[in-house]
Amino acid sequence: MKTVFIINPAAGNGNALKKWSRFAETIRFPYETVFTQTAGHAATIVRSYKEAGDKMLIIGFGGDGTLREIIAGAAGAEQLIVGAVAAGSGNDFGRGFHSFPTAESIAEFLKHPEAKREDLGELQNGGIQRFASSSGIGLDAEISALVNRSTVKKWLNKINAGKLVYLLYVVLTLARFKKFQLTMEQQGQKRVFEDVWFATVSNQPYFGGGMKISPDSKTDDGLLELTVVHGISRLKLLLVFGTVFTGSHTRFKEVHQTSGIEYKLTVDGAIFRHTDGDYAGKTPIHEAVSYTVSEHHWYAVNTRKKEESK
Ligand SMILES: Nc1ncnc2c1ncn2[C@@H]1O[C@H](COP(=O)(O)OP(=O)(O)OP(=O)(O)O)[C@@H](O)[C@H]1O
Repeated sequence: MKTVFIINPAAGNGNALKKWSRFAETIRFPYETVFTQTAGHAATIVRSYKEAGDKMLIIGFGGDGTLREIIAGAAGAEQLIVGAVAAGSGNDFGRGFHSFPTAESIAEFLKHPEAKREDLGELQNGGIQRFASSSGIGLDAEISALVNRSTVKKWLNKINAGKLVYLLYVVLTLARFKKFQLTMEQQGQKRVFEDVWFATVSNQPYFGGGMKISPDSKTDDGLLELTVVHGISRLKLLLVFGTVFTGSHTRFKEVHQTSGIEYKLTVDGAIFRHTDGDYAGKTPIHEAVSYTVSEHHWYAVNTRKKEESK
């Protein structure tokens, strides 16, 4: 099976390239490489593979943004199997889907390649924006947008203190964030949430670099889960934040969770939005945005049966 690595040199705060050089030395099977040039490039490359119609293993060497673009491009193509090698900063993709730890594990997979059909999240706001793991609005989206734009981040990354920037922006954004009103419509039923900090639509449990925001999410059940954190003081929010790594935040009454096939979300302000942790514009004011599972699926590396039989 033809194997292509799509490498995002900018992933992992620019460390992906070094990681790739080390990784490439351990590969003992034929492969091709493409290095992405800009945001959106990975999706364009994969769409061209889809049109060509060949059976391929496409391995995203990057973080969640790289994988989102690859999957958005591969959607609907059964002949394209998508895998990952984690080389980003957060790497939540590999927590919910499969990620290859070594070149040897890829070689092993190539002996009997099997695919698994997975759901793809979609939000409709004028055009369609797709997400593999999650899309959300509010505090978390604002923090990640500010961190990614930060010039302090580049400087601190050089001294390996990238996590400090994140913490700094959590504190700053938390202090000045204006909570918003969210109207959620699900199968004709409306519910209004006041004082919302953030709302996340999830296809898999993890977001934000290892936080188990949506413990019950499954990647192939045709459903998306909505988590709304609302009506909570700053202090208690920090407490909830501490519990999200284990998934036990769901026991707080201020954390609303639901499962469904579609949500229409309307907000009363221009709120930061993310798809898989990357800035995805701001929400329109008083205009419903719909979140659904796409009718186009994508096909992931499946090693489950082999792992179970060990
Ligand atoms: N050559 C490039 N230069 C700059 N940006 C790029 C390039 N190629 C791709 N990108 C963009 O870089 C963004 C960030 O990449 P990615 O999300 O994979 O890494 P990350 O942010 O370090 O990891 P994570 O999302 O797991 O935290 C992607 O959204 C992608 O569009």
